[in-house]
Amino acid sequence: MMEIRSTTEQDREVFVDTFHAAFGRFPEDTTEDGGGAWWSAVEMDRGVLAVTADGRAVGTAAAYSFELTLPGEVVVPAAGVTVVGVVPSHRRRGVLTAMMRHQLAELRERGEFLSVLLASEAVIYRRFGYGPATYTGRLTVSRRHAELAAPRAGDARPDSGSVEVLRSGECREVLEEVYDRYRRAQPGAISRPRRWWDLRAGQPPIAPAQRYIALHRDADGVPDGYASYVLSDGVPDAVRRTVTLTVDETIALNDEAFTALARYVLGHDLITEAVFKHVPADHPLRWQLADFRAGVVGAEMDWLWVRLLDIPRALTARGWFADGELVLDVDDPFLGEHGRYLLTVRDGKAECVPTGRQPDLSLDATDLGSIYLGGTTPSTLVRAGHIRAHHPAAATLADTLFRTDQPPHCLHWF
Ligand SMILES: CC(=O)SCCNC(=O)CCNC(=O)[C@H](O)C(C)(C)COP(=O)(O)OP(=O)(O)OC[C@H]1O[C@@H](n2cnc3c(N)ncnc32)[C@H](O)[C@@H]1OP(=O)(O)O
Repeated sequence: MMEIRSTTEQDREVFVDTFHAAFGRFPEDTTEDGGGAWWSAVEMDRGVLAVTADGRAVGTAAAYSFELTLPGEVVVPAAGVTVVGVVPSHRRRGVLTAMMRHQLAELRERGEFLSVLLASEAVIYRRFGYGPATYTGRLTVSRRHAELAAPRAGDARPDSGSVEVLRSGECREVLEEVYDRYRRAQPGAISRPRRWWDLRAGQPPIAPAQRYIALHRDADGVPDGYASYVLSDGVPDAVRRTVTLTVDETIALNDEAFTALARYVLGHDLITEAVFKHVPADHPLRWQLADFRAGVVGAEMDWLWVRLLDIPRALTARGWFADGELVLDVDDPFLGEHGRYLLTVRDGKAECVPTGRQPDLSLDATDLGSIYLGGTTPSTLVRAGHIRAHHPAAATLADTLFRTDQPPHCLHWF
């Protein structure tokens, strides 16, 4: 018999040990700079441990207390599911399934209505009601073709701000402040609790600690964006042909700041290419390049997965951008639940109540998670054969209703 139980601070050591065994890695050396500290971010009062009848811990899961920005710049609490692992000897026996069931019940008991995660493999979490909701990619720009075209719009003005180069360790508070302003206005973005900045600002524990920061200030000297980056070793020569400047994240509160930071990055000597991580395929930077093909989009993938734990609460929490009515018939096979809801949107706000009316769409919790932030259109999932549209106009109606003013985006790693 397997016991699934909630953890306390006393379990931290066994929890970390079990998680490392699940990933086949040894614990970090706590004496190294920053090493081990990463684990201090795990909230042990939100952990789950799977323990065998003879007392061996074989599975872990936990959740961070994040805030998530919804369409309409609404900031709500969201559980960030993390450190999920089952030791290899005990896999495919339902341990994860039991932990997910325990965790979802616990989140509901706490009154949470949304949980999110980053999936190590895309085949794991759909069965638990999570749907991919934001996507990411990277833009690789060859330095030799990196010229930015002059803007053609009559009102485009040259950047009147400035860029300063700092070390990540010396400007933490400024970064924290800029990131916080950015994420509150960006649907799909997640808060970074203060201690995350001590823990290398959301970088995976295996990432190198040091980063350069290009900090942008507006004409009044107020910081309004930054790019955190590192160069690969060496100079481009006959032996080492590729030297890459990798930008982990570009956080900009406005387009001018983003453009100035991109110009700064692309102006670097002694590199052959710049990689902008977390720059989606439709980003304006591609259009700013004089040579459109100088920017190559790659590593496109899902990023944030979303699960709704309370459908009416989640649907009424987000902002809406078109009036209308839609009846959604939602199945939640993992939790064994089913509900039919009338969603009515007026002036940016929604009401969502149980109804007996004929549905416009039938979908499951996974699909609702995918369309919730506006990053996936309902009609895409109708065409994929996952959502059922009950009449010809239903998909278009749902697309119009779920559409958002800005596409959701998340670049926080956890
Ligand atoms: C948010 C995060 O933390 S992401 C990190 C996830 N963790 C990892 O990737 C670490 C390495 N992997 C593991 O530890 C484990 O394989 C886990 C946690 C992914 C799965 O744990 P298990 O206890 O084996 O899962 P469980 O037995 O409950 O599986 C449930 C179902 O999912 C399927 N499944 C689970 N994991 C996988 C997978 N990686 N690939 C394919 N199918 C999977 C199982 O086959 C099973 O299907 P079924 O219901 O049709 O029989």
